[in-house]
Amino acid sequence: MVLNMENVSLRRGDRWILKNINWQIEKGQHWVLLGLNGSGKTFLLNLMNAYTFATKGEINVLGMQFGKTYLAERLRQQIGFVSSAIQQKIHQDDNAFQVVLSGAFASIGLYERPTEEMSERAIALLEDLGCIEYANRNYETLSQGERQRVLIARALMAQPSLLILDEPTNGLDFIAREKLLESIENIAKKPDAPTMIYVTHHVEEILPVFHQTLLLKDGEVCDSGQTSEMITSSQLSRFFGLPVEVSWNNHRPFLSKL
Ligand SMILES: Nc1ncnc2c1ncn2[C@@H]1O[C@H](COP(=O)(O)OP(=O)(O)OP(=O)(O)O)[C@@H](O)[C@H]1O
Repeated sequence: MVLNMENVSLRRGDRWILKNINWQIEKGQHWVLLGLNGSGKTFLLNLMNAYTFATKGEINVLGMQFGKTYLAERLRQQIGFVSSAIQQKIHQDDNAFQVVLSGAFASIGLYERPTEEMSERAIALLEDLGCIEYANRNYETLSQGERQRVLIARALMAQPSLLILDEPTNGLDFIAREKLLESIENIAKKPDAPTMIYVTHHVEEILPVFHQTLLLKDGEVCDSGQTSEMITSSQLSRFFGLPVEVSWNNHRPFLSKL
């Protein structure tokens, strides 16, 4: 099992931000975490990465039970995490190649000497993600779409068992978004792909490889299961609290307000 959350709740001040979350992720599954602004997605991800601790409940990630055997460092080496918070921490004057390479050490900058094998892997990932042509450019000179690709390549560098993509298409135009989604689909389809969690508030971004979906609403699991059963007009009308219609085109869902 990659993730097991049992009755997880989180309190901040006098407010319960997450309430009784139950979520089981098996190896090889790819999940979408769909939640509106303020639904608690960021807190849920911070729990998985052991940046925050649950007020109640049990969390087990990649066989490590929190509060018992887990070591934050060891855990984070096995989780690739792409988020805007990571984006801000990257050394802006490192070039794309160096940023990707630093993923091998689960560090932000390069403090250790990389091996020949690591350099080759970084180049292969830059090629896979379509960023080889700007490998020598400083991170600060890259567009938002280019940066996201570099960060995904960086996250894959340590061959993680779990890859979390937190709203990776933020700030991308339509073409950049679709190209990035295509790359994500290619990663997910590989036989040695990590288990992936794709976090978004846009239904249109749900790719066919993400067979499972969890709907998070006001800090609670509204429902979870097969994407085909979650992304329906009736489920999403209940989820959004207003009548919506889901239509499918090319195995991708599209949402409209009724
Ligand atoms: N210290 C705090 N005390 C009380 N409430 C808080 C605290 N910090 C955050 N919150 C609230 O917790 C809720 C969940 O926040 P979270 O950042 O996880 O949402 P999110 O789903 O990631 O939203 P977004 O998509 O906008 O990033 C929000 O309503 C936020 O206002």
